[in-house]
Amino acid sequence: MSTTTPTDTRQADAPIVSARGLTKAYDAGDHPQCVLRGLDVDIHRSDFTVIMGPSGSGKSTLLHALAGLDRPSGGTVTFDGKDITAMGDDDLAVFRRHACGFVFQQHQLLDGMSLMDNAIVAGALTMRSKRDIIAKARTLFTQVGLDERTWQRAATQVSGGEAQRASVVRALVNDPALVFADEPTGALNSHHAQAVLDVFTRLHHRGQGIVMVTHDRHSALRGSRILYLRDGAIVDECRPGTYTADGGQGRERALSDFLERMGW
Ligand SMILES: Nc1ncnc2c1ncn2[C@@H]1O[C@H](COP(=O)(O)OP(=O)(O)OP(=O)(O)O)[C@@H](O)[C@H]1O
Repeated sequence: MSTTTPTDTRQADAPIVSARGLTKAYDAGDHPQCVLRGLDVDIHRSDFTVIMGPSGSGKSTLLHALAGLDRPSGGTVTFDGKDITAMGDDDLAVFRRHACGFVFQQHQLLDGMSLMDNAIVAGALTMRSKRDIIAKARTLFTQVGLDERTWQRAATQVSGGEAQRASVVRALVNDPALVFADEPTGALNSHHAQAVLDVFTRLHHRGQGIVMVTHDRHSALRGSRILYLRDGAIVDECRPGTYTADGGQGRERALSDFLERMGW
């Protein structure tokens, strides 16, 4: 049984996202606060990329820039061959709907609607037929372990873990190239966090590209590539190999050694 085989996917596929010379400065009174400092990074669809680093190091800012949720102050982000930093707001919004799925710390489902209707609303943004969206959503709900009785309930009538799994369905309903997740288990107890992480692992094993920001090393352990950010720059990375549920002590050691080196 191999649990530690390093799976180096760097050459296996062209990057889906490339950022070059990325800078972000926020206005902070007299002098701007520089949060990203000329950062370069390539993201591959075959990876479950994890972004770690101290609080305030710029993880969410980087995630938002890569996904076109926020505009950098300088540099470029090329996503699927398109320079999204040069797009106007309307084009960028349309591009994002098709290319990106989002999972945030809070599920951000519309409370008054059923979980299924939340998925339908997201699917409708890309102008697909309602029939196709429902068929796709039913498959996804089943894949994340939610049955029909649950997906007919409102977000206020399900557990935090069920709501977060529904938000993963919403993120996936338009077949995005990448799912971006910002602390997706941050608001969950450990049991529900585990269920959501298992969904991410299964998605990655099926070929879904994922980029996730986390503070939590158990969550980070699911990644195939861990980037470490400090003061707005990627200072190093670690490739512990593909996650397997049956052990993985070698991966844990690789991640621990890496984080220790980073001073975590
Ligand atoms: N909209 C904003 N306006 C001004 N400053 C901001 C804004 N968003 C983030 N910042 C600042 O930029 C820095 C980086 O923020 P960011 O949220 O990217 O860090 P992070 O590494 O994700 O932090 P955490 O782990 O605490 O969530 C922080 O100092 C933060 O206060």
